[in-house]
Order: sequence, then C-alpha cells, then structure tokens
Amino acid sequence: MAGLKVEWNDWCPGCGNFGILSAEQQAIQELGLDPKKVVLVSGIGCSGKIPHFIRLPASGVHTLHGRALTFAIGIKLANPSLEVIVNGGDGDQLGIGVGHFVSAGRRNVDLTVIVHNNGVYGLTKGQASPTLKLGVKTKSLPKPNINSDINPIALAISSGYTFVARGYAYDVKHLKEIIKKAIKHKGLAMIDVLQPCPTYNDIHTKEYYDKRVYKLDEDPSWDPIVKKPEEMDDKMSKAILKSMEWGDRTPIGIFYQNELVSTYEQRIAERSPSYLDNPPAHDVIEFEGKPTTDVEDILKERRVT
Ligand SMILES: Cc1ncc(C[n+]2csc(CCOP(=O)(O)OP(=O)(O)O)c2C)c(N)n1
Ligand code: SF4
Ligand SMILES: [Mg+2]
Repeated sequence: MAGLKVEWNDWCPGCGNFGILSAEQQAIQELGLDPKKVVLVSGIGCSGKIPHFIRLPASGVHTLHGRALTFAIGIKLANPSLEVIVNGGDGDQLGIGVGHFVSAGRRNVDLTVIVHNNGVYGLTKGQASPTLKLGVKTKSLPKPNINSDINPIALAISSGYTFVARGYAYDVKHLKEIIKKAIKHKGLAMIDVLQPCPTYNDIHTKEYYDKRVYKLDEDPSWDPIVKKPEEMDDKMSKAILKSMEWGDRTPIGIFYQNELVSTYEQRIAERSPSYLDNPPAHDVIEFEGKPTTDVEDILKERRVT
C-alpha cells in the first residue's frame, strides 16, 4: 500500500477517528519524518482504516483482527530504521489481541501503539468492547454490559510498556503532541485514545468527555518520567493509581515514561553485533528464483557453543 492516495473516507460524521487521523498525520509531518520510512500497521475495525485514509505517502499494512502488533514487531525487527505505528480498536488490541498486547511489553520493541478506545466494536455494529464498564448500556446492547472492563493504562504499565499515555480524539493539538513524544520515545509506547463513536456509543460522547477530561501536564507536581532505576516502582504505582481516576475527572497526558529499559533491538544487537547495520531486511534472499541466503551464515553468530 505504499504511497496510496485515497480521496474517500467512510467513517460516520463526527467519529473520533477523524481527530486521531489528523493528529497522527500532523505528528509525522511536524517531526519531519520521511513518510517513506513510516509504516502504519492496523487491525480490523473502523480504526483499522487509518492506513487507507492517511494523506501521506507512508506505507501501510491492514492486517488481521487482533494481530496488528505481531506484524508490526516483525516489520520493526526486520528493519529497525523504519518508524512503525500500530492503529487498532479496543476490541482488536484488548479483546482478541490482548495476549499479544501483554506479551509485547516484555520485549519493549521501539514501536508506537495507538488504541482507538470507543467502548464498542464499531465496525460490527456496537457490541461492548473490553473497555466498556460493567453495567453500562450503550444503545445497541439489549441489556447492560455483563463484563467488567480492562484499564488499558494499568494493563500497559504492568505489562512492561515504557511509555504510557492517554489522549482525547477531540483535542487534536494535545493528542498530536503525545503522538510526537511516543514516536520519539525509545521503546514500546502505548496511547489510549478516548474516541467517541457517535453511532453506537451514546454514553461516552464528545459532550461527556469535554466536561470531564483534564490534562496531567497542567499539574506541576505530576512527573511521570523515570530518571533513576530506584524511581521505577514508585512512578509505576503512582501512574496505575492515577489511571483509576475515571468519571467526573478523567486524566489525559503522559502517565509513565521510562527510557532506562533496553529495547529489544538493543538486546538483539548485544548478541548479534551486525544486526543494526545489517538487519534481515537488507538480505538479498533470492536471485532469479533461487534462494541466495546461506542459513549457515545467519546461524553462525547465534550458535551456542
Ligand atoms: C478473527 C476475527 N474475528 C472476528 C472478526 C469480526 N470483527 C471485525 S471488526 C471486529 C471488532 C471491531 O471492534 P474494535 O476492534 O473495537 O474496532 P472499532 O471498529 O471499534 O474501531 C470484529 C469482532 C474478524 N474480522 N476477525
Ligand atoms: S461506527 Fe463508530 S467508530 Fe465506526 S466509523 Fe462510525 S462513529 Fe466511527
Ligand atoms: Mg472499538
């Protein structure tokens, strides 16, 4: 899908996805990234259409439901010089894909993961997503939600994500700044974006969030950045506690950031010194239909003696 220019868009009027798309596009441009070195990887859902709708000559892969993160990790590890951004719904990443979401934290691959948190399965007409709270009844549910919810911020922090933030789709300027920081962060970044779905979620609307969201960065005492290893437990606990604030006052901004943890790419490079200069994507794997890769050569550096 490299360089695809799409002039249409079929999101419903007022959908929060427009704000996310705009913030993401502006973040890429303001950081001065070469769009040809940016890859957007999405799952299945309304949110999954971002790689089609972006107006930049970036590459995009619209993958399978719940599997965007696995494709993204593969792309980044094959070619660490690419900037890889994952876009997926709350159902995609915290329902069917939650196993990948959790285990990705152990590796800390240098990626940005954006969760479009609308409380519903938008594309399939409004079933409850994993972020909808117990007892809440959105308009296409016949009865109130029978399941408890997942807190994406607390889950990401406890899984090992090293940049964890929340944005609001209707505050594009603020969200853009968070996306820029997440992209610049060295390690696995997750942004939980409050994304109104005016078609199926009549509870968490723009009017609902406009009254409730407040910015963490406006509180001078809030410092989410881990600067010394001994601060880690305290900052993690404070961030998780803060993520439990919900309802009348809902915080947005950076909850936790820690660049003291090595990335998976650095860990591989320690074992295979040529990895970063000569990653797998540079290998010529076939010539005139015949494989050129000598597996013995690749395995040499990894041999356990
Ligand atoms: C393996 C698989 N299971 C189920 C589906 C059906 N399906 C498509 S999108 C979707 C949920 C979409 O919700 P979410 O991930 O929250 O994205 P949104 O549409 O809200 O952006 C489901 C269950 C599918 N496409 N593939
Ligand atoms: S169904 Fe909801 S999430 Fe999907 S495009 Fe419409 S408003 Fe957006
Ligand atoms: Mg959803």
